[in-house]
Amino acid sequence: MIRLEVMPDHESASQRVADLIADQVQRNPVSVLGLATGGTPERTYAILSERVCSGALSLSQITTFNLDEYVGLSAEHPQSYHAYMRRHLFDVTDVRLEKTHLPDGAAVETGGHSGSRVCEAYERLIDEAGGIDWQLLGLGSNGHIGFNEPGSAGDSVTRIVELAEATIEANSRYFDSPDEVPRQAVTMGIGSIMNAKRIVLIATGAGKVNAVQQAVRGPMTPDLPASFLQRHPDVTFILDEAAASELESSR
Ligand SMILES: N[C@@H]1[C@@H](O)[C@H](O)[C@@H](COP(=O)(O)O)O[C@@H]1O
Repeated sequence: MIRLEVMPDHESASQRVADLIADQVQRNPVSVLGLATGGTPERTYAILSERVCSGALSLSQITTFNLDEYVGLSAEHPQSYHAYMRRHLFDVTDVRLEKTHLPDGAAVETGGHSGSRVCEAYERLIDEAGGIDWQLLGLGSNGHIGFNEPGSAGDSVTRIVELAEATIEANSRYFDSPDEVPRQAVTMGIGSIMNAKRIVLIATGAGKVNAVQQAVRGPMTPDLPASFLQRHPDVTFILDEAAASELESSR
């Protein structure tokens, strides 16, 4: 059962997610957090960094694992998720960089065996850290979580995936042209995500209406990867009214 919290707007949804992360870290300062990228959580990270700067919160003991990274982008590339995380959280808070982890997309050579080594190493690191205590997710408008595109199996693990055309198009807003968006990514699998003890997904804006509706009320199916979250014992969707609008009418 997915718990739902509908907030008036993106700002209040971001505040709510920041509160939940702060609660988790205050209860367990050495928490292992699973983190997401994308436009949606940017404000959540800004709120957390304001709290760290004001002394209200410390993230200095957390360990983090990000969901995904583009294949072929170096950590220094401004649109890599490594760079995103440094910009929005790691470099502007007291998070210790050596306790942060993202898949090494730059180490994956197209067509080689390096991909499986990168993926296995990432799964192993998560295991060695004792698993993820608290996982943040965004939601693709086609229902993807991490970069688990439609067609992903419910028990999938960290692997190299081809990005869907819709995702390339959506993410091209961050690049100079759609041609520059990498075609592949390394992503934690749905099975890896489902191992987290607690999952919180944030989705805001009218563009997420269909994905939210199908994830919450539709059948569990690889066609809509977020629908697999229905079988997790502790998952909450934090939505704004725009993203939740179809849910209200389908009740
Ligand atoms: N890999 C990321 C996802 O983790 C993210 O949840 C999604 C939604 O992004 P946005 O929040 O910008 O809509 O897109 C990206 O492709």
